[in-house]
Amino acid sequence: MPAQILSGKEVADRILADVAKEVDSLARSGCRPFLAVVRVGDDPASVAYVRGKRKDAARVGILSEEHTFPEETGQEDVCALIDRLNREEGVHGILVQLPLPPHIDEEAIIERIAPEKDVDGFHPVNVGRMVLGQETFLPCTPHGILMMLRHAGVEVRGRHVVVVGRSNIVGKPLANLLLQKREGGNATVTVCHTATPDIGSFTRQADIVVVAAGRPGVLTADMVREGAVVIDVGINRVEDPSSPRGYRLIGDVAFEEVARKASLITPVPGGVGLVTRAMLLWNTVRAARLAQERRGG
Ligand SMILES: Nc1nc(=O)c2c([nH]1)NC[C@@H]1CN(c3ccc(C(=O)N[C@@H](CCC(=O)O)C(=O)O)cc3)C=[N+]21
Repeated sequence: MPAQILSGKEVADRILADVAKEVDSLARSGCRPFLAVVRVGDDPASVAYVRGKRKDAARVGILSEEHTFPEETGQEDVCALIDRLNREEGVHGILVQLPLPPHIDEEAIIERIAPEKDVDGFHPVNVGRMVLGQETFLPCTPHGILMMLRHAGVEVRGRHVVVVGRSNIVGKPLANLLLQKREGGNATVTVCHTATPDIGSFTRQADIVVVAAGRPGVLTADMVREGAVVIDVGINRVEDPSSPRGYRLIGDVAFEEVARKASLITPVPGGVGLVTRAMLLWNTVRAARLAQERRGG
C-alpha cells in the first residue's frame, strides 16, 4: 500500500493559528513580538529561507527586521550588531542565519546571543537545558518533527527511531528529545552517520526513520521496513531546466520508491521545512511573553 503523505503545511497552519492567537493576546497587553534576523553574504538558499520566515511572521502579526551584511564582513561587526540587539528591549528574538562565511567563527557568534533571545535554541546554555529536560527554547527542526509525529498520531514511546545524521541543528538535538522521559519522548533511539558502515542494517529495524543527512538518495526502498514512518529533513537543490526557477527541491529520501513501502512519509518541499518556520515563530512569541513577565507585565 502506498504511503499516506504527512503534510507540513497542515501542521504548520495549525501551529501558526495558535501563534497568531497568542500574538493577539500579547498585543492587547501592549507587547508586539519582534524578531531580528541577521544574514551575512548572499547564499541564495539563505535568502529564500529568510524570506519564508519573514512572510510567516507577517502573517501571524509578528514584526521582523532583517540585517544583512556583505560576505566579507568581519567578526567584530556581526558581534557589535548582536550586542546591540541583545540590549534592545523591543527585540524579543534574534536569529543568525547559518551557515556563516568560513572566516566567521560560528560558535562565537551563537554564544554572543543572549540565551533569552536565542529563538533557534542553539546557544550552549539552551542546548544544555534541553539535554537536561529543562524548560528552554527547543531547536525548531527537531521540535517541528515531534509536532508532525504528534499531529499524525504516531506514538514514539517504546518505538525504535533511527536518525540518520548527527548535526548540531537536527540529528543531535532530535535524538536527545526522542529519548527524554516525557510526552513525545521515551523512544529507543539509534543515530547513524557518515562513519556508520551499513546504514541500511539499522534503518531496516526502525519503526520511524528520520533522514537529515544533507544528501539526496541517502534512504532507498531496500533500507526501510514495510509500513515504516519516514521523515525527510533534507532540502537539496537540483538543476531542472523545465522548472521556472531552473532548479527544484528534493529531500534526502528516494521519495517515489520509499513511498511505496512506508505507511507515512513527509514530502519535500511542503514538509518539515514549513513546520520548522512555524516553530521559530512559536519560540519568538514565547520569548516575548517571558520578556514581558520579567518586566512585571
Ligand atoms: N539560524 C538558523 N536557523 C535555522 O532554522 C536554519 C538555518 N539557520 N539555516 C538553514 C536551515 C534550513 N532551514 C529551513 C527552513 C525552512 C525551510 C522551508 O521553508 N522549506 C520549504 C520551501 C523552501 C523553498 O522554497 O526554498 C519547504 O520545504 O516546503 C527550509 C529550510 C532553517 N535553517
